[in-house]
Amino acid sequence: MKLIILDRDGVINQDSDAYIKSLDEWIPLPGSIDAIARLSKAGWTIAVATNQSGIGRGYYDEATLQDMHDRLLQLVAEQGGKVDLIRYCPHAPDAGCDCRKPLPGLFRQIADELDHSLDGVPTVGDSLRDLEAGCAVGCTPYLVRTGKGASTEHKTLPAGTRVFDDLAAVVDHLLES
Ligand SMILES: O=P(O)(O)OC[C@@H](O)[C@H]1O[C@@H](OP(=O)(O)O)[C@@H](O)[C@@H](O)[C@@H]1O
Ligand SMILES: [Mg+2]
Ligand SMILES: [Zn+2]
Repeated sequence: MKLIILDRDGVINQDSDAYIKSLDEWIPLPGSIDAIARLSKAGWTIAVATNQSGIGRGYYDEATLQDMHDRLLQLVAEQGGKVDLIRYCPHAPDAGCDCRKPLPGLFRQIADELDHSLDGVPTVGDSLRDLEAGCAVGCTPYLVRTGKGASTEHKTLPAGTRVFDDLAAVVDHLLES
């Protein structure tokens, strides 16, 4: 199984320091839906691992989050692809959970659900914590310059991190190799 684990905000859709609090605020980044569909149609399994502390902070509820994810699934399906699994951390930072990135809990949930090792599985993020979470369980890190990625790029990144302009460029790379 070819598996990829994607961060959501800043990789698939626009991010905001004010959180993505409604379906109207959930706006796909240019080329991201097509990129996911291309990878899916090439036989890849698509998983998403996303922190959604806005729920724990009371900014929006799980039904609203589900509306965003239903929209993501619909848009990818319209391009002939499929998002196979979305796992999110709804907790506020002080909740002490094991699933808020940079902890790898979401990645472990995905590995367990798919019964698949994460060794060398590409993970794509815009924040350092996305990459750290994936690297903690053997993923290969890819940073994109969208969302918070342009500033993340100047931080000390996990060894071996590959940097691309956006998700479409990562997918181009994965499909040509
Ligand atoms: O990038 P992913 O993991 O898909 O989602 C990130 C969001 O949950 C939000 O995460 C928040 O971080 P805190 O949770 O407040 O530390 C902030 O960075 C927001 O700008 C951002 O929209
Ligand atoms: Mg992000
Ligand atoms: Zn959590």
